[in-house]
Amino acid sequence: MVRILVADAMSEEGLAPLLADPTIEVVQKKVGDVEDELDQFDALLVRSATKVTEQLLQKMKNLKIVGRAGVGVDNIDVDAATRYGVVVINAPNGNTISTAEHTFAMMASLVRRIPQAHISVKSREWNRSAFVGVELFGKHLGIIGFGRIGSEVAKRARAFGMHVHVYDPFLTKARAEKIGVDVCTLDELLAKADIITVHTPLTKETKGLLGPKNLAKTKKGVYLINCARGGIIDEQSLISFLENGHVAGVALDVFEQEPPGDHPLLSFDNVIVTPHLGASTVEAQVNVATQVAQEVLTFLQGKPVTSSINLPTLSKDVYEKIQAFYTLARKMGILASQYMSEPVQEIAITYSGSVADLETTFITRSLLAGFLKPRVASTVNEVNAAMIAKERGIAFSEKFSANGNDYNNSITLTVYGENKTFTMKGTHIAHYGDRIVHFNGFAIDFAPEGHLLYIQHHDKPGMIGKVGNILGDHQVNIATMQVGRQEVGGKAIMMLSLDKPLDDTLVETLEQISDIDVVKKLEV
Ligand SMILES: NC(=O)C1=CN([C@@H]2O[C@H](COP(=O)(O)OP(=O)(O)OC[C@H]3O[C@@H](n4cnc5c(N)ncnc54)[C@H](O)[C@@H]3O)[C@@H](O)[C@H]2O)C=CC1
Ligand SMILES: O=C(O)CCC(=O)C(=O)O
Repeated sequence: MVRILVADAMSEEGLAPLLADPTIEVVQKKVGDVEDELDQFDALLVRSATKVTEQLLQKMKNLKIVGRAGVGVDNIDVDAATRYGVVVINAPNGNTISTAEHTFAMMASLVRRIPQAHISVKSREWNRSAFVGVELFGKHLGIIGFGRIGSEVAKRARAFGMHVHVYDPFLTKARAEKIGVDVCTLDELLAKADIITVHTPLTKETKGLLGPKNLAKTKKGVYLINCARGGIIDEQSLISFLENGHVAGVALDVFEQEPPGDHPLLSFDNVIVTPHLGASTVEAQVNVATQVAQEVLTFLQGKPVTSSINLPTLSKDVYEKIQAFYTLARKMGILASQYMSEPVQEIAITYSGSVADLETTFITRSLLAGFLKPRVASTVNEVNAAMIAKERGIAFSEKFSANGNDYNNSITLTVYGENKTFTMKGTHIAHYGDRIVHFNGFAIDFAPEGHLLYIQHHDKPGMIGKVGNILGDHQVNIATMQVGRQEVGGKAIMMLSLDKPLDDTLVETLEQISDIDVVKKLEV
């Protein structure tokens, strides 16, 4: 008998296929109530309340799959699950509409002060003049993050007669045009919007995205909404901008710490809040429970799942053969994604020499996963990378060549953006490591590791010295430096490996040097 623990409240209708299966026992209890039996469950289904920590995974010795009825997997230690060989799946689109509608409900409530008016009338007051709002019609809505939820919010905003401006560095023009929105830079959005709503994942790049610097660029009287993840709008900065009257009102469904406890933001009359209710509708809960229940059933029947967000077990044999290229490809994907920080349409990969004879599917997926990681909300890995690339309109192809072109093996990557193309070639040298031997049209030779700094400049005497002096003056130690040029006196590049990450201000300083065209921080 297969045993499934459903640890958080989940729709019975969604769970029906599992409940109806006579070979499955479904136990609907909290983890704390089945401590003695934890090692007897094959599957664990959760929403966001249960924290699937490494300790819990250690106790659930028989566990094979964790199903998250929702999008974000912040409550699951996916790395630990992968290490323990536990497949993690989620339900990426079952709650999209609910969250978009909740965002809209928050927007309307915010500008019409409905929660405040509701409390006032319930307190037996009748103070109509205290609750004069503003219309949504004709207002400029800024949407940061234009994925599943962001695009549904846009459709609703247009129906309300709003002007919609979108910032998403990974959005292709074709997709934006299909929905009919104004695609702009973050600065343009901040300057134009009367109301800003965020719909990105919480990542290194989006944490504090609306912090002191960017909030200062918004219109005085702006309204802000966060129904994505706490921390995308920095809570401390929000307090300052509410106190000085710059921000007219805020709607929050999510917090940096949940529950937020006695948070100072809760004392502002113009801050309205809900307890992470974006996905809390009957329909969304049926959708997400149905999706994970079906997937768990498929998995338990030994068939491949489609919404897995961590690694399947590779056979040891195949893994040993591809491991080195799998790591090189991941690093190349990460580098290319950072270099091409713009929408891309196609990724072409050519395997040459000995690597061309291997099982390259996983190598390609590893490269795609590295490329997509900074761009998507849910965890992306070899299992779901191809599906996500397709979903985002990024085509990818593989070519093979027996000739290694001066190398025993090489992987050549070409990324096609809307306005530019980027190429890179990497090789793995046994007992030596990974090397990038071609970067953006320049022959070069560097290890794709650590804190890298790419500088494209004119080949003139003194350039290396100028860069070295600035870094030295700021106590940034250069570990290695590789240079390359197309012709004497022509375009040239430096790739520096630094002992610590570079501040953005230093990047700006380097950009000011005459004869330097491009400065990019790259982190692997
Ligand atoms: N409040 C709630 O109950 C719920 C919250 N969520 C949260 O909503 C968020 C969005 O979810 P989905 O739309 O399903 O995800 P998605 O992956 O479809 O969309 C995220 C979008 O953000 C964009 N993005 C990534 N980094 C960015 C950056 N630095 N700047 C601007 N855009 C960036 C991506 O290109 C992508 O288009 C997630 O954080 C998710 O966890 C999702 C469901 C329910
Ligand atoms: O399960 C829930 O209610 C939270 C949903 C959510 O935040 C998500 O799906 O990312």
